Amino acid sequence: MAFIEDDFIMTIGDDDEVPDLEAVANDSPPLQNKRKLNGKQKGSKKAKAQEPEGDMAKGFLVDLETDGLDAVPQTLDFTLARASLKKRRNPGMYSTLDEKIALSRRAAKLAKLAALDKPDEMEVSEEEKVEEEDSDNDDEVESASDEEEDAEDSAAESASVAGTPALEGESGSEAESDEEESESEVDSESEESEGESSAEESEVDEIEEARKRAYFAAPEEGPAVDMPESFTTMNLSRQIMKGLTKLGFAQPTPIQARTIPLALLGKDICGGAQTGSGKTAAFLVPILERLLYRPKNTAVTRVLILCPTRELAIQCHNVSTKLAGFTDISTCLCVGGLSLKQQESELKLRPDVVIATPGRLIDHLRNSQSFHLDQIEILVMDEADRMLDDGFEDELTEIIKACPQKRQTMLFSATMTDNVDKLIRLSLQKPVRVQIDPPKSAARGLTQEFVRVRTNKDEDRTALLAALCKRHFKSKCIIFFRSKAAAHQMKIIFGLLGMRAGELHGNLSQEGRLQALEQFRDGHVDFLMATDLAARGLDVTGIDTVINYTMPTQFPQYLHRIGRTARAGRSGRAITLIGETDRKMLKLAVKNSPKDKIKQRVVPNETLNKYRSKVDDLVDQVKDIIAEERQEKMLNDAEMQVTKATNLIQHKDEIKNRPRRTWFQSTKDRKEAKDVADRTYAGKIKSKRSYDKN
Ligand SMILES: Nc1ncnc2c1ncn2[C@@H]1O[C@H](COP(=O)(O)OP(=O)(O)OP(=O)(O)O)[C@@H](O)[C@H]1O
Repeated sequence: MAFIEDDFIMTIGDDDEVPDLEAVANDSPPLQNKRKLNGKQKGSKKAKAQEPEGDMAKGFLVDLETDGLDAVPQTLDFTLARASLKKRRNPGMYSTLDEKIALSRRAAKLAKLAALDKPDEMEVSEEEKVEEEDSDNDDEVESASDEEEDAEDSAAESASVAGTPALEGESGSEAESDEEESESEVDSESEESEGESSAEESEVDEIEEARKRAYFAAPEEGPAVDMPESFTTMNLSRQIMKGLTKLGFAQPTPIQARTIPLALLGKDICGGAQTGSGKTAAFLVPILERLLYRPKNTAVTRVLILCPTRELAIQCHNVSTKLAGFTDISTCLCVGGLSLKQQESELKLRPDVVIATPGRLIDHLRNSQSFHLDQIEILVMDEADRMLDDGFEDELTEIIKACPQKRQTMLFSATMTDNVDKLIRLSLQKPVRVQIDPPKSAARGLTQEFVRVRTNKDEDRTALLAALCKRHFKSKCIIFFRSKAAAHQMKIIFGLLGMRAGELHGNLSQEGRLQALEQFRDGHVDFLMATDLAARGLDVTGIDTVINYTMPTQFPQYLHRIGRTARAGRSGRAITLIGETDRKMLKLAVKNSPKDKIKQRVVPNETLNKYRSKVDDLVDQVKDIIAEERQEKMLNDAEMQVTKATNLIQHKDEIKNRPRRTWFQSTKDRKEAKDVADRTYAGKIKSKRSYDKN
């Protein structure tokens, strides 16, 4: 196990079994030898489905020839996770939210017709009424908005800006010029204070830079590895090459080209590259390659991959399973919301790789007999900066304590921190810094638009959002909210407006969360109302638009959210409703993006007024639906208590004899940690924690 010090390490745990690299290379299938598409494949649906959407940037070539293998699979595939979902209680006992919304729409329509005294129309069948209403709505929107749309589009186009978008909306009003004045005031104030402290700051910066130079491997100290242009020159074995082909990866992306050779050498790595640039395979490929040569006489868990959310861990598990599809490497997924028992029995078999969220992993460490991390040789943290946030210190310390000191550690994020104090916690060994794109930059294919919300007009956000989504961004659109309640409420509003929306946040059951993502992925809903639970890492193919209902308070969080579109070299659009208090964030966005990628979008007043009144009309319906849900929840909770009490009585002896599960944090500790995490992640604004404890 002395591989970390060795100069060239292809194996895990057994230096004697280093393969003959040349032989392995020669054994690789001739992937670049592309056959021509035959007539049947040409123009076929399947071949089309494999074509990259939008503009594909260099570094993202998908191999259309899959060498007789299946079509390129979705990375967001929950088939395996679904198999270990916990059983739902009382399924179908109450109406679903969508049913409630449909019922409410129908009742509102009937009430309208009754008020107009049109009894004939009231006899139209239920379905016809809903359809009729939908098409009425569409006509209304389309016909009324043609002119406005033109105006709005040209406003958006003409507003490509060369600095911070002025965000003054329709020009000329008094109010506008007042705001302009206050804007310049804020700027000059901050410049003044910047001037005063700049000398001190540069001193601090220098000290910090010196610490970084001492901590990270200097570029010239790092191993001299070429940046291979293809996977075939990386000396990967045939099985891994087949896995890559199965995923449709023909050429490495820059982060993969830079990282894979370093990781194969056993180096510790801090990797940063823009969202959607292929970081997952950048760590999975070298891990799997090295595991191929592990000693096989005893089963040992050698690799631990930590992800901040359940969905991300499931996604990573999926990619890993597909990449390892032609190997004998076993992987276990350990996340909350899925069956604890199933995970326990899988862990007993000592899978080669464990992919986990920290909370559930600690639960297993404490309570699953014989599970330990004593033989971990590689530790990976995906979205590492998130997991190094202050609030998660205790969890991380517990996990790091359980891993051997001598191991390879790899950290990845689109907003990777180089804060030495944070990294020291992980006891890295002279990590190599791999930063592919300028830090804090958004994906190249992304256009960022900003829509101004006037001072003291926060209530206009819903109308603005509805107008944008009804008229322009009609599908494959993810919308981010600061709270679960806001996301839920907007799902109801969209439903009542006749738009197909799903929701994704921590108030849903795990089944509900997976279902929401699947429905969105498969186009059964056009909009996904999400909290920051979905901000990081999720890879849903073909998201065209990300909308921020409110601007996040931290810039990295903004970058992760908008990074759900324009992935893998494609193009996409992010739209942010921006208020007065968001100016700092707006400036950062402008500063870190090419000028032609920043635009201002103006929603005309007339349109805004129309949607404002539509939304206002829905207030009572929304309230009624939420009240009904609350009532059902109370009934459900009461029933659960009864079942629990009955179980306690019926199975008293068995329950008493079970070993007690232990928790590493008390409820109070958890709450404190959560509060710290909230403050670091969401700035001053109190938001709910998007990180899964389990
Ligand atoms: N070599 C490659 N060739 C073609 N497509 C690739 C390649 N590597 C990754 N991809 C695809 O690019 C997309 C983004 O990859 P991935 O999810 O790993 O990005 P990421 O950098 O981890 O993003 P984030 O920072 O948002 O987590 C995925 O759909 C993946 O299948």
